[in-house]
Amino acid sequence: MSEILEHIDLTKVPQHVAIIMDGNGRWAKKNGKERTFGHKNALGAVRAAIEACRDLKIPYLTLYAFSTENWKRPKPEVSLLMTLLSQTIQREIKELHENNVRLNVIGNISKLPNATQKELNKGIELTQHNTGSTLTLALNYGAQEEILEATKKIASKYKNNEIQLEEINEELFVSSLYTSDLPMVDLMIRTSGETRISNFLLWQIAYAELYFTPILWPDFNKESLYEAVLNYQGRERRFGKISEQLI
Ligand SMILES: CC(C)=CCC/C(C)=C/CC/C(C)=C/CC/C(C)=C\CC/C(C)=C\CC/C(C)=C\CC/C(C)=C\CC/C(C)=C\CC/C(C)=C\CC/C(C)=C\CC/C(C)=C\COP(=O)(O)OP(=O)(O)O
Ligand SMILES: O=P(O)(O)OP(=O)(O)O
Ligand SMILES: [Mg+2]
Repeated sequence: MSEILEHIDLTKVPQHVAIIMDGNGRWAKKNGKERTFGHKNALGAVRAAIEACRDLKIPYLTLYAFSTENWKRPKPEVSLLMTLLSQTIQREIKELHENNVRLNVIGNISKLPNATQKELNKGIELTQHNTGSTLTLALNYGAQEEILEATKKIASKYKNNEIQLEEINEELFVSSLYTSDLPMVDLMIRTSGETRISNFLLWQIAYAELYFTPILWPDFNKESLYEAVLNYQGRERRFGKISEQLI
């Protein structure tokens, strides 16, 4: 058994972990290869992260796989990512389903290539009633766009007299986000040494613990996730209170 795992308190694991899987391009360059070689070698780390969540009984994992800004990358890189996505779902969905995992997506997937959308929708439909854990992929996702969309939904309800001004509260706002059926994020991890959020889950990380590691995504493994959770457990989450009030 892993040495780090022995130090983790399984009764106090984060319920929702979100990961910015960054550093594939730099990993490839370091190995003298094209950026896309990094993406192809990123899937082992995705598997490791999912398996580590299973080991720790973390019920919600959200992975930042493609941002609204990532369309600005060179065309061949974008195409490779889309193809990799359909192929991976095709190959892995059965195992996820057998393990009672629900596949979920956040972001505007109507802009993805048709073939990719088709695979995604098939996977979502197949696993929609699974109750074990939820794997959410953020695809063509941007937190600013999500917040704007939520605002528009609420404004249109108000305009149609479906709600009063006083009814616009935190609860209504949360239920209008892409993440309406997910809990707030407890732990956000970013690999590759960058210490920014890059338009990922802005509302949902209001009280998340942030964890940055220099590891490049293809080198991320189960131990890396255990390490992040152990670090999380060493922190005091005060939610605005003072230490003495938490006992
Ligand atoms: C909670 C939970 C799920 C618990 C588990 C429960 C359980 C019981 C599990 C047991 C089951 C089990 C044994 C599982 C094993 C795993 C399994 C069945 C399958 C294998 C896993 C696997 C490979 C896939 C599963 C998911 C799936 C079907 C598909 C998803 C694949 C995926 C995530 C992506 C595919 C292609 C793609 C779009 C990306 C590939 C590369 C990658 C991973 C990341 C690159 C991301 C990127 C382009 C940029 C970095 C991040 C980002 C999006 C933005 C910010 O960074 P950026 O650099 O742009 O910012 P700056 O400009 O620097 O600011
Ligand atoms: O994971 P990516 O594609 O964002 O790689 P990098 O940040 O190294 O350019
Ligand atoms: Mg990057």
